[in-house]
Amino acid sequence: MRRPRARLIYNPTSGREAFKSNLPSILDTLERGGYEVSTFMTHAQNEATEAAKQACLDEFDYVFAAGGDGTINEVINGLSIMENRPTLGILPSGTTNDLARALNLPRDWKKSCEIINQRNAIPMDVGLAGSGYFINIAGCGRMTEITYEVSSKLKTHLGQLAYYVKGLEKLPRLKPIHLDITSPDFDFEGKTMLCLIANSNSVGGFEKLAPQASLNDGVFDVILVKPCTLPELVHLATMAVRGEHLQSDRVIYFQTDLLTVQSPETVELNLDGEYGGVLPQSFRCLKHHLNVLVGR
Ligand SMILES: Nc1ncnc2c1ncn2[C@@H]1O[C@H](COP(=O)(O)OP(=O)(O)OP(=O)(O)O)[C@@H](O)[C@H]1O
Repeated sequence: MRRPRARLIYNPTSGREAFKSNLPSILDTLERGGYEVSTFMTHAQNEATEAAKQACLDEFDYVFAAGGDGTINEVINGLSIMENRPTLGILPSGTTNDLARALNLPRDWKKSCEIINQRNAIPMDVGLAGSGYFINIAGCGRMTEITYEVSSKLKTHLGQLAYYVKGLEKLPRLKPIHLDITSPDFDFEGKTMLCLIANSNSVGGFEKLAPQASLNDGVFDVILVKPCTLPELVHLATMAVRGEHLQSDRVIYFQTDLLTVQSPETVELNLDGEYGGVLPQSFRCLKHHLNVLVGR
């Protein structure tokens, strides 16, 4: 029987640990798991997207993405745009690893390889914002700008803490923005501190930010935070840690598979932690668009 062909796309600069030093052992483990594996090392931004597209054209059965959220998002973008999509396996080696957290994937490479070797794939929803794909979350509002303002250097040194440091620094300067949101299920017009369009429940280190979100239910969980004072915002953040923030009168929550978000202001978008253009933008949830290997 033919062994499944897998393309491992990895970012050698992701995260704190040098992924490269474990590469021979990773390849050996995956080969022992029955895969025929070849590798592609990224040298710059967007190379992982192109490598994933090429893997689709080359009819690989699997693509394994090794890196942080940025690299994994690039691979998802490369796969999602293609007709023939290999199954995705993930080897998290970044700093925040929101997606890995949302999928309950371990950071340890041996455990990640074990999951990949089990070959347990589930169909997952993928969000489409204009021409950009995301699997975890899309966000806009001044608060989301924090994620891409955190420099790689700061992340390497402080890890998860880097986001909180940056968040605290920015908090006093946060201003609400005017948003106009239309969807078949709910419309909204008004000022918001934050707009999150979530596919998973784990975002920016908050593991229960969208407590009801599921990666394969075919809908987004939309969370809007109404204008609030700094103490109210801090209180909301502590509620969010416990997954209780949806009960707050400062929060609007609804589910939909389609929405358009506009603003009279210049508002930047964030897709899976990366810069994703500016508003206006339409968002569509593509149900079961990508098969992803997860633990049993
Ligand atoms: N060889 C390379 N040198 C420098 N940057 C690279 C290289 N290959 C890819 N990149 C870019 O590095 C960026 C960050 O990578 P990635 O997100 O994987 O790691 P991270 O920032 O450590 O983790 P996380 O996003 O989970 O915090 C990505 O945008 C990617 O395009």
